[in-house]
Amino acid sequence: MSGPIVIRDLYKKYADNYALNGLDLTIDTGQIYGILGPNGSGKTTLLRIICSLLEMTSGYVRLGNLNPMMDGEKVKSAVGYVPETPALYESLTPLEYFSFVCSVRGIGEDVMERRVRNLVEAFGISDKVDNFIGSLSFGTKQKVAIISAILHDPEYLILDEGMNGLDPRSAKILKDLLQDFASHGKTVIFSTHILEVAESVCNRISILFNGKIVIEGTMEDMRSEMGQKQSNLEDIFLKLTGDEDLKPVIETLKRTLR
Ligand SMILES: Nc1ncnc2c1ncn2[C@@H]1O[C@H](COP(=O)(O)OP(=O)(O)OP(=O)(O)O)[C@@H](O)[C@H]1O
Repeated sequence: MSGPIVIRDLYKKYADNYALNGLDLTIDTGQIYGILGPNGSGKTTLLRIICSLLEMTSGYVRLGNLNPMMDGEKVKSAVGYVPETPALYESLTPLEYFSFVCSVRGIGEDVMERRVRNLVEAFGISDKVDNFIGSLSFGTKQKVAIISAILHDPEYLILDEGMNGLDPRSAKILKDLLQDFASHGKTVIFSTHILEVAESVCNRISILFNGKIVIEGTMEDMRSEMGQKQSNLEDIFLKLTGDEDLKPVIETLKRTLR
């Protein structure tokens, strides 16, 4: 049912500004794929186009045989999306919100109860499910957003900065969940600024810069392409996104603050 995500020559223009500039990308099923890039490099724009939440200016995008421009409803059923800033109903409780999501998704009561129970226990929020969402901490709201994105058991899970606000235990649960998800032939894409997370969780990584991919592959591919056997993702990121000059500044700051 699912299939690879194939993107060719993708452009997105906002007013006079190209946020995506002829982007090519293939993400095979069963991958945990990391999208990295500095602020404003086009990560959210790319993810929203894949999810059929934003129209492209030109190009080719497919999720299996689904075209986000033509098959919006099917794409939305196949995808679970956690936006960078989830918009939740603050005056509902998480349980009421999960029930609302399940009714929109056509998920029956019994399946909903089982999935909700398992997920709230896994994320450690069983004691919060009857509180108003508006009263929850940032990290707990993030957990509610993640649970509501996976309740319908999507083929593709797309998280824009999905690790934001999660404590180490919840981040570990999410990493395990992503690995389990991918091991069942589903596909995970997530953008992050936390390079260690990308390095430890993702099978493959793309680094975006000015709306284009500047490097793509496994960590090993990237090291050999950069000709730097020992380098970590931070070194590669800084070199390719023009921020290498920051390194001496950071070192000076560290010495000053010591
Ligand atoms: N609705 C919009 N209208 C106009 N310009 C936009 C809009 N959304 C994004 N942009 C611009 O498109 C470019 C890419 O933005 P985008 O949010 O995709 O980047 P990003 O890599 O997700 O950034 P960040 O890491 O800060 O979240 C930026 O120059 C941004 O200002």
